[in-house]
Amino acid sequence: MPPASTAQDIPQRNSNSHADDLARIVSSSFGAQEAGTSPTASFHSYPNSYGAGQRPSTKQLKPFHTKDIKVLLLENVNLTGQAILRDQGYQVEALKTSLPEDQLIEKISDVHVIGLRSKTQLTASVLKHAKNLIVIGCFCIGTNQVDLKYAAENGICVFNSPFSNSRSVAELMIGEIIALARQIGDRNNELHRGVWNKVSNGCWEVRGKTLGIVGYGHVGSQLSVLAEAMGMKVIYYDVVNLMGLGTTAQVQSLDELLQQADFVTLHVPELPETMDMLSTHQFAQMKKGSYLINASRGSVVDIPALIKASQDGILAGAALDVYPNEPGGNGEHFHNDLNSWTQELRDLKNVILTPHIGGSTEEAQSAIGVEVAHALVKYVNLGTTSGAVNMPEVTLRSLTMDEPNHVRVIYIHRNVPGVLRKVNEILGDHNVDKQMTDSRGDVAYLMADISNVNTSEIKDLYQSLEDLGSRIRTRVLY
Ligand SMILES: NC(=O)C1=CN([C@@H]2O[C@H](COP(=O)(O)OP(=O)(O)OC[C@H]3O[C@@H](n4cnc5c(N)ncnc54)[C@H](O)[C@@H]3O)[C@@H](O)[C@H]2O)C=CC1
Ligand SMILES: O=C(O)CCC(=O)C(=O)O
Repeated sequence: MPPASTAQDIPQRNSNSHADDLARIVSSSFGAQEAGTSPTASFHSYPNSYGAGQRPSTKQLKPFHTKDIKVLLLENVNLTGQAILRDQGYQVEALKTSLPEDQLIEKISDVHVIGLRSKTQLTASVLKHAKNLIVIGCFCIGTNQVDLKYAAENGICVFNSPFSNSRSVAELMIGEIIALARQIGDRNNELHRGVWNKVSNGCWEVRGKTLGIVGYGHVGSQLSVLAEAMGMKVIYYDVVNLMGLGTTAQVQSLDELLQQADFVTLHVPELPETMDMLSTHQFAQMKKGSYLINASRGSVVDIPALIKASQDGILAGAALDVYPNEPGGNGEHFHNDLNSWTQELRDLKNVILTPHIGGSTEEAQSAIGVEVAHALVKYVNLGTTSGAVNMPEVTLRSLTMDEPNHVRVIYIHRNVPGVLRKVNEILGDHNVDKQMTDSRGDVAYLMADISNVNTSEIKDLYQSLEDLGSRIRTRVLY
């Protein structure tokens, strides 16, 4: 069911408002910074074709009073992102941890925007309580924690940061490859306990060893460049045929990779196909004395099978950054209540356990904060979906102050025949200056800038679109 329309969807201004009411009094001129269609484009580039010195100032579109927009940020979203949202005048509540489901449901019920990282689970049963929610920002790469389909079908757009932390993950992998090869974790723990244990047995250089990368995307390909620079031979396995960087080579199957690699690293998304991708059969394919690193998602490795492979000497070491169940925040314990095998894992030799810190660097978090917050502001203020992970990508050139009686109509609808005709019958009473529509699966997104609209007509326009059977969500920005 689409969410019921909310007061916030409807223009809040009195239909008899004076022209003054249309003045764009917002706390910062985000509209003037609107970028082009690329999610990575600079926000300082000017999007239209006017020459320097001839630019009419960009019109600041508003869905309603910006200060009414409520934003909930969870999991310690970086201050860079918080500042961008606060500068818009939005009401921002930022928490350091994720929330248990009951508290999340309570909090999410009245917010328009939610920001989270990898921990918070936005399932359909949580999202159905989010009556005002228009957009979700994942301040990370992974989006498996959000029910993307449910969100799209209910008019909630989802953004992430597709590569701002890739380098940080790749660098951690390099550190872990060397740390495992030299048993640094165990030596460090021993000396912290006062035990001097100088050994070379089972310790290796990485030069000349084979690294097998599973998932050759942003992280995997960055890692391959760094690993080759250390003299490693790099092979990779991916479901897509990809050109390898440097002298890396793609292999045709996971088994082939496992049989050749001294070090195996996993960089695939969480998908039904990647669930327990490394289990008993796969560990049996690995070279005796090889190493496994998982910084993708906890569901990708069958941990009891890993424990067995380690106890049987197949694995000489492992490094894990992600787990099927992770604590909700710092200071919480990592023990058997979370995952029944936790103690056995903690007892293994040469196993490095880190608390999901692959992307946790100052550089990555600050870049992610900026990127995702900008995407959220552009969506809230302008309706732009460039970079969205669950909606078609739609954008239009900014309106300018030379176009005072324009409104921007956004109509998210079910992708069924005949909708455009009905929408254009409604918009046709005005002059449709520009329009773009695109679909992704069952959901379509239409954006149109129409002129000669009196303020008093906005509510009727909104209501006519809302009354169409195909409607998922209507927004009118003016
Ligand atoms: N530990 C951490 O803090 C972090 C973890 N991650 C995790 O790492 C994952 C990978 O990140 P990126 O490299 O940025 O993603 P990406 O989307 O750029 O690359 C993933 C690659 O995996 C491949 N792939 C998908 N299914 C596969 C399968 N069944 N077998 C083999 N290859 C398959 C894809 O074709 C793609 O090339 C993310 O989805 C996220 O879950 C990402 C960043 C930080
Ligand atoms: O830093 C985080 O909280 C999550 C990192 C991660 O796993 C991702 O970006 O997908």
